[in-house]
Amino acid sequence: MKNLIGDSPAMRRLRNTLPLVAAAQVGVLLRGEPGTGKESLARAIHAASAQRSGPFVTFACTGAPPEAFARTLGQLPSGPAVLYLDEVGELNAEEQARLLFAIAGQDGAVAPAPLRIIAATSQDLDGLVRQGRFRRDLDLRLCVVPLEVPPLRERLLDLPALTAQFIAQAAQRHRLEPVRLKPSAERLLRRYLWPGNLRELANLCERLVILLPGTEIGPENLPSEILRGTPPSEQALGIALPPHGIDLNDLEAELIRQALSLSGGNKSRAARLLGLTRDTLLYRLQKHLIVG
Ligand SMILES: Nc1ncnc2c1ncn2[C@@H]1O[C@H](COP(=O)(O)OP(=O)(O)OP(=O)(O)O)[C@@H](O)[C@H]1O
Repeated sequence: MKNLIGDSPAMRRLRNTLPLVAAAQVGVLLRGEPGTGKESLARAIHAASAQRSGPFVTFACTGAPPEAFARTLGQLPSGPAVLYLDEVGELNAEEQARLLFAIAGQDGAVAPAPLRIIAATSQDLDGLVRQGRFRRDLDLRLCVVPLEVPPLRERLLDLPALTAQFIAQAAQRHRLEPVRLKPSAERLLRRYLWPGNLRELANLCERLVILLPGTEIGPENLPSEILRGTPPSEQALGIALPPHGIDLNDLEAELIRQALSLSGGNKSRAARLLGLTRDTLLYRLQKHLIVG
């Protein structure tokens, strides 16, 4: 698990759990927002599992063309392999039936079974089961061990190490001088909520290395959304509308994200912070496609 950076309590917990999960021949469901590192964790589980001598096959369930899933299942080797299903909640009824059949086909297999399935979702799979959009029997098979992959805003302790790694990787990949961050820039990165999680941070680091190699990065070099991302405690209550106006919809989504962050993801508490009922908050989370 050496490439899973992070010393935050959440990451330490995950790192401790991974070897146990990798050793057990059970379905693992990785739950977390997009870009939080679910696929990287799945690869780490593969590397420590009985299937490590076989391939790690990925399938993106979102918007896959018809028959693509059946083809992927049909092309899996008969020997050990891990099949990583990204956004598993997007599989349609036929694909779900095929997957269940593939899993059930292994039931009599000698341990360890050759095929291991690691599924990932940013959706509430239980909710999809309740709505009848995802089969309960499949959910039970996939999700013997659920692992929560925290959003970056809940593991800001890992930000310096992750930033250093992404800068070094980008510098090496593009054969350019790495950038350095001024403390004032580091402070802004810590105050930002990172809706795109690790992927957004990796992209920013790569962009800075490409555009400003060898430079000391200050606030003036950071994108406007990071400059704007001031913490709630520093926002005046009587905000004056700026002359160029605002996007009320974006502002609402932003405040909801901040309330969720402040409440550690607890929706009832987040609703109270916003003066809303929990139901109204749930409705607005859906409206803004926020995964709370
Ligand atoms: N613990 C980690 N340490 C360092 N880099 C990481 C770590 N986890 C993920 N990354 C990097 O962060 C980026 C996003 O990770 P990944 O693709 O695994 O996220 P994801 O949750 O699977 O995203 P999505 O759901 O959008 O597919 C990648 O560039 C990956 O290399």
